[in-house]
Amino acid sequence: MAENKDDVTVELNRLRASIDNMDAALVHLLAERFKTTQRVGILKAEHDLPPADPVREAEQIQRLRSLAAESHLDPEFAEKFLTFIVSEVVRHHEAIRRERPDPS
Ligand SMILES: C=C(O[C@@H]1C=C(C(=O)O)C=C[C@H]1O)C(=O)O
Repeated sequence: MAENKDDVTVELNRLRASIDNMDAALVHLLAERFKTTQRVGILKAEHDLPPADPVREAEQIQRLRSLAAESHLDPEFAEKFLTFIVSEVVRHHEAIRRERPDPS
């Protein structure tokens, strides 16, 4: 535990450096996830599959809620976070579908 003002500053900077590393990891992970979901979007558009899959989404929510609880993370937060990401993915899939050439 930090004692004087200098110690507090050192400790704060150390903790913030760790937060910066984790934020960078999150951005890299999200970029990789979006690269993969873009490929899913192209595959779906090519085979006339719907952009969203509510059954798959419900399964993912259950899985992430339970992983969050095991990790002492608020399951509500985990669900909101996943729902936010998935809604962006579905938006991309709708755009891919709209922009692809008409097969007729
Ligand atoms: C990526 C997919 O498309 C959508 C996006 C999902 C996601 O980001 O995990 C899950 C289901 C779909 O609504 C998929 O069907 O797997």
